[in-house]
Parts: sequence; C-alpha cells; structure tokens
Amino acid sequence: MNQFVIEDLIVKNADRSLVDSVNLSVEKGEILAITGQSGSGKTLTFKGATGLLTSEQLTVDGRVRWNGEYYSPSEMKAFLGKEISYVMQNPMTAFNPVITIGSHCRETLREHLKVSKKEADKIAIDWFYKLNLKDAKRVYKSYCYELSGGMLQRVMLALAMAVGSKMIVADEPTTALDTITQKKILSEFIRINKEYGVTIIFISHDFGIISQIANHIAVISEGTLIEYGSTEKILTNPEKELTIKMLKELSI
Ligand SMILES: Nc1ncnc2c1ncn2[C@@H]1O[C@H](COP(=O)(O)OP(=O)(O)OP(=O)(O)O)[C@@H](O)[C@H]1O
Repeated sequence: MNQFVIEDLIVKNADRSLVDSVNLSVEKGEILAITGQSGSGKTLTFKGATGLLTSEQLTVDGRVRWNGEYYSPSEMKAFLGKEISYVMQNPMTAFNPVITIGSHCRETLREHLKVSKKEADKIAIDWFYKLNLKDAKRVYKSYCYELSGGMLQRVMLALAMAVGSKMIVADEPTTALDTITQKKILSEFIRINKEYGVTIIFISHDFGIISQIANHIAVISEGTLIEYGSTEKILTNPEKELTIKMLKELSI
C-alpha cells in the first residue's frame, strides 16, 4: 500500500524550476533511496513535499497523499516532528547547544505526546536503550557538543521513534560519519525498519550505501525523476545514462 505519494510537485525560484513535476510513491514499510548528483533536487523534493520550504523566494505546487488523504505541501507541515520526522546529515545543528539532550527530548515529547516530565524522560530513555545508546542516562544529561556524530544520530532516531513517526526522511545521515560508525548507523535504520515497520526515505548520493539498504531507488537529475525501480533492477539493469555513470563511478 502506498503511504506517501507526491503528485506533480514543482518547486520554483524566480528564474527556474528546481523540482520539475515530480511524481513518486512510497510504500508503507519500505526503504526508498533517493539518489542523484549534488544539487539535483533530492533534498528540495522532500522538503517541498513535507511543507518544510517556507522561503519567500520559493514557490511550491503540487499535492501529496499521506495515508490515503490528500494535502497541499504546506498542510503536510502539520505531520512534521510527529508522524514524519527528519534525520539530517549534521545532527549538531538539530540540537540547541545551551540545553541538555534530555531537556530537548523532554520538551519535544511533552509538546507532541502531552505527557508529564517524568513520563517524557522515561519514554526517551527507553528509546535511547532501544537505539543502543549505551549509558543512556549519561547521554540524557549531556550537551550535544559532548556527544559523537553517531551518538547524536541515534538520539535523533530515538526521538523520531518516541514521537511515533511512521516515516523517517534521512538526508545524507551517514555522510559526516567515519566508515565504522556509518555501518552501525545503517544497521540501526534497517533494524527499526524491520522491527517497527517504519518507512524510510534515505537520501544519498552514495550508491554503495543505498544498495545495501534500499528496496527501491529513485534517481533525480536536474529536478526531474529520471529513473525508479527495485534496487535489484536499478543495480543490474539501469536504463538512464546518468544511473549507469553513477554506478560506474562506484566501481563495484
Ligand atoms: N532554500 C533554497 N532556496 C533557493 N534555492 C535552493 C534552496 N535550497 C536548494 N536550492 C537550490 O536547488 C537546487 C537543488 O538543491 P537540493 O539541495 O535539493 O539538491 P540535492 O540534490 O539535495 O544536493 P546535495 O546532494 O548537494 O545535498 C540547487 O541548485 C540548490 O542550489
């Protein structure tokens, strides 16, 4: 069943379309990778479709279907941080350095789940353990700059799960991590997808990474969706020149 459907999405600035009539369906419980070269419009497609583009310089058109209901892109903002969460490349920017990780989690959970401070702390710390954040209580008392990039990614994933997200958009989530941490974080994405059925949109220019985790791959070029298919089909029988070139560059 399709959980998230983007229909005729256009994102324009004053001069041109940065996302040009993109149509894309995401199945419930799948891992969909969005790939393409730098500046091709991968991030803008999802930010546009989830109401995250509020700049006056950009106009966003099209519609989105979420769990069977149609919404305008700006209406989708109501689901952000709840049913739909983002995990970004640089987790440091997601946290306020003057409050502890615990305060951040507590505030977020109290706002979204309407729970007491004590309940919020318990829910967050339980998810920290589930996301293999060893020493979860110490992490809770830490500031973001005291934690590694991998730990902050786990905190973001824990928070996304704690608020009850049904879909996580991960935008180059492992790019800033060393290879060993990258592998560990990738396996957490796979695990939460399998164990909890959370849909994952994995935006990455790295075919090596996405081939390990995605069920489907969508290739975007110059704001247009140029190729879409199962991971096996895209890896073994790509049709578009750009896809073939990207695969060759990966040299596998
Ligand atoms: N807020 C914005 N306002 C205006 N133009 C933008 C904005 N964000 C991105 N762009 C432009 O839109 C185009 C697509 O950007 P986008 O960030 O979606 O690319 P991307 O494929 O995600 O690239 P990368 O892999 O480098 O993150 C680029 O030309 C970029 O400069």
